[in-house]
Amino acid sequence: MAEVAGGEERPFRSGFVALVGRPSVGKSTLLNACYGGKIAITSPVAQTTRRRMRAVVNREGAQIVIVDTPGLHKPKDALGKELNKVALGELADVDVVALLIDATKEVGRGDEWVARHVDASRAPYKLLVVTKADVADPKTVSAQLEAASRLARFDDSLVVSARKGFNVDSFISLVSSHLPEGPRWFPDDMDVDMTDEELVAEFIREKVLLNMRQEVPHSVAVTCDQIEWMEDGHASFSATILVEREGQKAMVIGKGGRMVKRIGSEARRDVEKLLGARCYLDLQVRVQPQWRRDANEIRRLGYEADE
Ligand SMILES: Nc1nc2c(ncn2[C@@H]2O[C@H](COP(=O)(O)OP(=O)(O)OP(=O)(O)O)[C@@H](O)[C@H]2O)c(=O)[nH]1
Repeated sequence: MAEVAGGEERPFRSGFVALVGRPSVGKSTLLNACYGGKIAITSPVAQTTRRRMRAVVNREGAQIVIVDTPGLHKPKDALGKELNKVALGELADVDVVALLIDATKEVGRGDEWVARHVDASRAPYKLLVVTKADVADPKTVSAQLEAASRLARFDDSLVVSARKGFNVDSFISLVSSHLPEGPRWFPDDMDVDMTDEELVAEFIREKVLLNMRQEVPHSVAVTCDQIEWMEDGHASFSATILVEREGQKAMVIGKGGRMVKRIGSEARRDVEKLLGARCYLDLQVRVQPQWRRDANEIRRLGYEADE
């Protein structure tokens, strides 16, 4: 497999790169920065990512499939256990594992635990990535780099700021140069392995996370039941926000329906950008007690690991 680049024949490289780390270290933000647009949802709430997402980044001479995973953490319920399973499952079969460590948080037991899994992975190339360099002073960043590099046997390390775009291209070049020679696994027009319905549901959940406080974010799940394309080019979709208690339902709806309206209009703006069309959004809020403890419900919502 070869492509001619700059008059020189070079092997085409392709493969899978898993982003792993504790919750909130910036995995989804780095995925979006590599992808060059918003595809994965991000928020300061731990465990924002609940599904594995693969995004395809095409570069001259390489196709890099970047895999975003849920943050690895000490699980408190069936959902937490399943999220860890999703993330750890990705370590088994990728070409590159990138362990992300937050520059602003001291390296701790949680990072050590994640690093042990990275060390045990058979991935041929392991990269340490210290994130959020824009909000840590250089001294802290280098201390962090030193502390984190002792956690596992890494082949390389890199400091990035996905928010500022610092070293994002270097990240892409570094990982693509360590991918095996191989074909394009995905057609050029495929950029993400989620359906529009799944992406819409995630965008709505992001707005709930960004607008709600206290215990609500962890209790929220969103399903997008269908997207209907109208003759005038509008997309019309209906979605359900699930919560675990009546009190949470009241908070999500808000006084006079103001909160759910805000969530809907913020989500609609992102969805319109994603689909490139104007949208109608019908949002319902429903109570499903203790869904996070119910394996069947977790499966129905699509948050389970592949068997
Ligand atoms: N200042 C700064 N903030 C960042 C950067 N990268 C991520 N963040 C912020 O950190 C928070 C967590 O980012 P995410 O990308 O959602 O983190 P994650 O690792 O995917 O989190 P989980 O889905 O919970 O595992 C968000 O508020 C981001 O805006 C960065 O480079 N600089």
